Amino acid sequence: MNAKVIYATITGNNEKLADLIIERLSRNHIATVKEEISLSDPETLLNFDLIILVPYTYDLGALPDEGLDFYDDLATLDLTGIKYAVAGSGDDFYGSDFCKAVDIFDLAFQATNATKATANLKINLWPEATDLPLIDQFVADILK
Ligand SMILES: Cc1cc2nc3c(=O)[nH]c(=O)nc-3n(C[C@H](O)[C@H](O)[C@H](O)COP(=O)(O)O)c2cc1C
Repeated sequence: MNAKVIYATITGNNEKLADLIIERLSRNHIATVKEEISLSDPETLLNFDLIILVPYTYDLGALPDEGLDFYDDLATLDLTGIKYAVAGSGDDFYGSDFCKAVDIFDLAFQATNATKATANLKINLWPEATDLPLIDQFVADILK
């Protein structure tokens, strides 16, 4: 199995979350490519068995600006047979908009016919030690 982990970050929280996920994939001997979203060509997703997206949320539930092209291109793809999962760090101060980009990307992947590997994971701000069991579980569920 090979995997691609795509992240969007401004202040580093989502890149840290992506790194923690990649660390756990590596422990399970999954060869993983890490890519920043604005540098990621969705066409290349077809070469992977598993895609994990890790976006931040901005401006009351908005997608990262630098991820808008990726989001639009996703709508043109058929990812049948490919597994995906979405995780993200947001700020729970934003209430119902907490990590909204995670849910929006989840719906975009569902529309590609990719297979959802596990429930969306939402982390508040910097991933703390108390978040690690959730991240462990997220990756374990994906690899089941
Ligand atoms: C102007 C602004 C708007 C934000 N809007 C949201 C939001 O709607 N929902 C949310 O969950 N977090 C929101 N956040 C918080 C960021 O998503 C959060 O700090 C996140 O951890 C940043 O990730 P990063 O360090 O990878 O850039 C906002 C932050 C700023 C500065």
